[in-house]
Amino acid sequence: MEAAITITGLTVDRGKKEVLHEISTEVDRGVITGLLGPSGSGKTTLMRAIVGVQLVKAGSVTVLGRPAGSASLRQSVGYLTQSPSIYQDLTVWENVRHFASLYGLGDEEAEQTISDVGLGEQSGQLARDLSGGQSSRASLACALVGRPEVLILDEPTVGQDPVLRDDLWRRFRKFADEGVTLMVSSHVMDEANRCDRLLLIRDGRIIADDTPAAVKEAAGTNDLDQAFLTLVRERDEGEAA
Ligand SMILES: Nc1ncnc2c1ncn2[C@@H]1O[C@H](COP(=O)(O)OP(=O)(O)OP(=O)(O)O)[C@@H](O)[C@H]1O
Repeated sequence: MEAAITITGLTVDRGKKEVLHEISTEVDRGVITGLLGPSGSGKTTLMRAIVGVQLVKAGSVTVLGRPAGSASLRQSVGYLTQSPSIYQDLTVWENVRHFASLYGLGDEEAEQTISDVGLGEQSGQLARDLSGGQSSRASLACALVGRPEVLILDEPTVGQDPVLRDDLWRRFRKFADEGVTLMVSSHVMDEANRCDRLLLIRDGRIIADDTPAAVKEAAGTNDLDQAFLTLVRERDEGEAA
């Protein structure tokens, strides 16, 4: 089957600096890929390129067989950014209902999605009165409500308590089981262990692209945090030599 996302030689400048250097990878459908890497390594930039909102210097990104950012992909790709992207003067319900209507969906889907992200009780609350974690979940509901085939989620569980995080990850797995392709950035290694595959990025380059088990094996440890540190150090030593 054709890959959900194909990235070839992707090079991106931000400001005057090259921040992604000839990245190439392929993501299969129905897979949860964890995007990990230090702050500033290029995770958000890579996600922006997949969604098609990032100016690209060289290379190509194809999503569901079409160039990233194509108008025809608008309904097929959901994107959660790190900063809440909801209307502050609307309630949770009004926000999610608005996004549902863009996809030709009705009240039922909006209500279900609000409940899926655990915001049932805050449905009538203005977005500006939500806590940080609630606000982030409201944005997530807006990204999910259209049931996109590809979900690009930039740190979707930041600020959530462990029970909610677990709940959200169960939902992500359910989506994947239904054939949705998810790319999820995270700094939390126990979340990385829940992915089918990991892309480790460092200084705009992929330093590992494998299952969590294989990444741990390659680094000779059972601990993903430790594996990541080992891979980073090996890389640094390789560059210094
Ligand atoms: N608008 C911008 N102008 C100039 N440089 C930028 C801009 N946005 C990001 N950068 C730089 O691009 C690089 C990659 O940033 P990016 O946001 O992709 O990293 P990240 O891995 O998502 O980081 P974090 O984990 O902190 O969110 C960083 O060096 C950052 O400083």
